[in-house]
Amino acid sequence: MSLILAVNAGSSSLKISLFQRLPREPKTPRLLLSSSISSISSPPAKFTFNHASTTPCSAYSSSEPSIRDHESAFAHFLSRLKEDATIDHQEIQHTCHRVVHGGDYRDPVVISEQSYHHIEKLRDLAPLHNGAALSVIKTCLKTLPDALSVAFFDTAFHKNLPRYVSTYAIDQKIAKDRGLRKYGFHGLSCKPPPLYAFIKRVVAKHLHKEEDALNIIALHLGSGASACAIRAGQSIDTSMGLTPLSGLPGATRAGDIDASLIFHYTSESPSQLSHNPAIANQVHMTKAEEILNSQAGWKALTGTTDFGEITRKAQLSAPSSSTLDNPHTLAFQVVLDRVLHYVGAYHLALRGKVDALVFAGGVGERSEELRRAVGEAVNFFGYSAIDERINGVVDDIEGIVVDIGKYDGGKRMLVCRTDEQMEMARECSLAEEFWN
Ligand SMILES: Nc1ncnc2c1ncn2[C@@H]1O[C@H](COP(=O)(O)OP(=O)(O)O)[C@@H](O)[C@H]1O
Ligand SMILES: CC(=O)OP(=O)(O)O
Ligand SMILES: [Mg+2]
Repeated sequence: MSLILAVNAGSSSLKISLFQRLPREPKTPRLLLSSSISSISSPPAKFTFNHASTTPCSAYSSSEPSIRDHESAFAHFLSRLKEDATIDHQEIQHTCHRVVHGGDYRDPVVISEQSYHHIEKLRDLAPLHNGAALSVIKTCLKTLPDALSVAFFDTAFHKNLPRYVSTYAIDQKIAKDRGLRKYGFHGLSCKPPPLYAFIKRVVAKHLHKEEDALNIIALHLGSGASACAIRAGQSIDTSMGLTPLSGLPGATRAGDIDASLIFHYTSESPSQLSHNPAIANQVHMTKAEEILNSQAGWKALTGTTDFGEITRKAQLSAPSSSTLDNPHTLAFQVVLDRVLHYVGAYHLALRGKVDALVFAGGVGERSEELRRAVGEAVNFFGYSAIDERINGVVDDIEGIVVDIGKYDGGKRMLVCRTDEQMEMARECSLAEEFWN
């Protein structure tokens, strides 16, 4: 058997799927098993293991207080793989790794000393991600030495962003020398046609459109949240930037702020820092990153990373100054406000020609409340009203893409169950050069 292990190191989770490559159908690798470890950043982590290939499919989940990070999460998975699944590790020929920041890499790369160091150098530009992915890659190199490790990059889908979109209004020499530009993330992409590659491919199929004719606004809302405007199948703007910090707030990320805020947040005022630039460079940059990446977001507003808990505790009627005193209501409205900001901007970027608004990611796929609120707000753009009989039971509906709008001729509202592991496995399976 030719097996492909696909590993997706998200900021709060590790999702792993094992596929079998079928040489006659390389486009559709067969899912054998999948596993996920969620809440890694707010323990105890939750572990699930699903044998897709047994009938009936068998699954279990457990709470795992010993999992502290992505490395221990992956080690736990490997031990379960050995004990619970009769898989011979030797049969794993390829491991695919989602690496969030690829810098200038435009295509997937085989892990070598050189590519490993390239990814390591970008660690600071994806502080919640690249280091985590590297810890898993390192374990794979050690425990599966005969398998080829291939890295797939979130940034690749956005490689053709218009220059005026990717350019920050700063000194262009410094920007060029240091690679300071908008990269964009969540775009797990491979060779053309390049996710947002996964979303694009399955939504085009669902809407019976060619991928290169597809215009959508995709909202990938999870612990890390971003929006993307896709015109004719290409990313033309996205809300994350140089790092996955900017744009929408996430579970522990601030999203867009006034860049000066951080100096006022910390105890040293800007005037004190200017007397001692060394402190500004060495201490406060890292402190600022830590605050904005790990001590912010809806967790900072409410104390929980779980957006489901936020919607359960929020008052979801029209906000008023008294309901906004409830921190859960406030957090919900902050997220909604920022999402609508980008949805509005991207309608303009697409000149109103939008086939569908697509919700994906842990929050996008599970929060009927957020979808309802977004749906009500965008209705005047010509979207179909949300069909509440479907919006409330999306989890129970099979299929990768679910229509949540009424069929009344308006623009479509869709939920797409993203599967970054499948996207990597598919591209790996299709790439002849990885198999010869
Ligand atoms: N029932 C739910 N309703 C709303 N949000 C949820 C629900 N269950 C999980 N989530 C959110 O999904 C997020 C995880 O999203 P996911 O995309 O899987 O993670 P990652 O960003 O690590 O890849 C968690 O931060 C949690 O807030
Ligand atoms: C890029 C990013 O933020 O990814 P995730 O949502 O998986 O943390
Ligand atoms: Mg993710």
